[in-house]
Amino acid sequence: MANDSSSRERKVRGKKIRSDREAKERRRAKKNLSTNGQKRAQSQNQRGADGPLSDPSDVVPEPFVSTEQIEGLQNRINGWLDADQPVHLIGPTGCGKTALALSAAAQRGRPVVFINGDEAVDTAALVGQHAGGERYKEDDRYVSGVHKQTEVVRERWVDNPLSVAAREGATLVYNEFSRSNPVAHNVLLSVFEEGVLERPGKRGDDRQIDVHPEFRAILTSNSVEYAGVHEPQDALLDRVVGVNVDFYDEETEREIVGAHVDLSPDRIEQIVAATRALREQLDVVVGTRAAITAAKGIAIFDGSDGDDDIEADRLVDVFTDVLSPKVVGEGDVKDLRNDIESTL
Ligand SMILES: Nc1ncnc2c1ncn2[C@@H]1O[C@H](COP(=O)(O)OP(=O)(O)OP(=O)(O)O)[C@@H](O)[C@H]1O
Repeated sequence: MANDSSSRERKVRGKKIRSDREAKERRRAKKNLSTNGQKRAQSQNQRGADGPLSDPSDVVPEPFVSTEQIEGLQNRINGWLDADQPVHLIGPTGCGKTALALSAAAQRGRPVVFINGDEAVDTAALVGQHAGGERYKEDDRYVSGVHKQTEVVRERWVDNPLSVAAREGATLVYNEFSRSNPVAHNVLLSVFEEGVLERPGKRGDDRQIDVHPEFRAILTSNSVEYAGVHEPQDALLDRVVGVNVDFYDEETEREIVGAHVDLSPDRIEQIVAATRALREQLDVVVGTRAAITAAKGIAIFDGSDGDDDIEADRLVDVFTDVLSPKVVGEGDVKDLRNDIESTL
């Protein structure tokens, strides 16, 4: 298929972001050592110094491909963040929102806090809560012969990711935020508008946190409504700007698949072409993730060193397995397979 593959060497660009794998491993090993130290501290009921904060250089997904199209999106995101506007990345499943959000957050160079949206995420999970009390006894022997002992219980407050991000001026990446119950997001309204974070449940004069001037937020959500997703409240959507992320262009998808799976450029091209054809034809969403998974399957079932065309039957088998979890019953899988066969 297509041009001479030997002349085209595969490149994973993004030198601005991609850091040397060994250096990253060394840094990660060092961080793990310190994180393990923090874990030990946390297990002794002390908070580690940086808790949910990540070093920006550690959050970029590995591998990360950066093409002109991706850089354009990163510039848009960081432009709005520089304008002190929270950004909402909206796009179909598996199109690359999370990777893009993390790479943009890393470019800012500020610590990063990552949260996954979930039905169980409530205000306390975002902001913090009292984590039990610390009991200690006070001895009082001021009067000779009289020994008075008082037991004191001091409530211990633990800040959760949003409070840590607001206080430390981190870039918050809140992935699939619409999976959380919208009520939990009421605290975001004053964070985005007045620059103040209320910590409901926290007593005392430090109930409110003044949000650090470098705090920023990137929210991501899927454009396709499906079970387990809440309609975000308009008041929140009114405080963010939307950057719509659709599937990348063909060249970018090829580079992304090639960065994840060791296959000949011709086979990558064939798999990406098949993915994009199925995306046009099928009712289910066929994302970049599906193309990567299919390529991983081909590398196993067909071996990764051949560069002859992949047999059509093989493509049908692999894409049927990759996409069948998105359809419900046995009969649907047969229909799916027929649709894939007629498309490829
Ligand atoms: N620029 C990139 N470089 C390398 N891999 C990428 C890039 N963008 C996306 N990917 C890969 O594509 C797949 C889908 O990306 P990602 O998880 O970011 O999509 P998503 O839109 O957030 O998906 P979901 O809607 O399921 O959350 C992942 O395997 C990811 O590693």
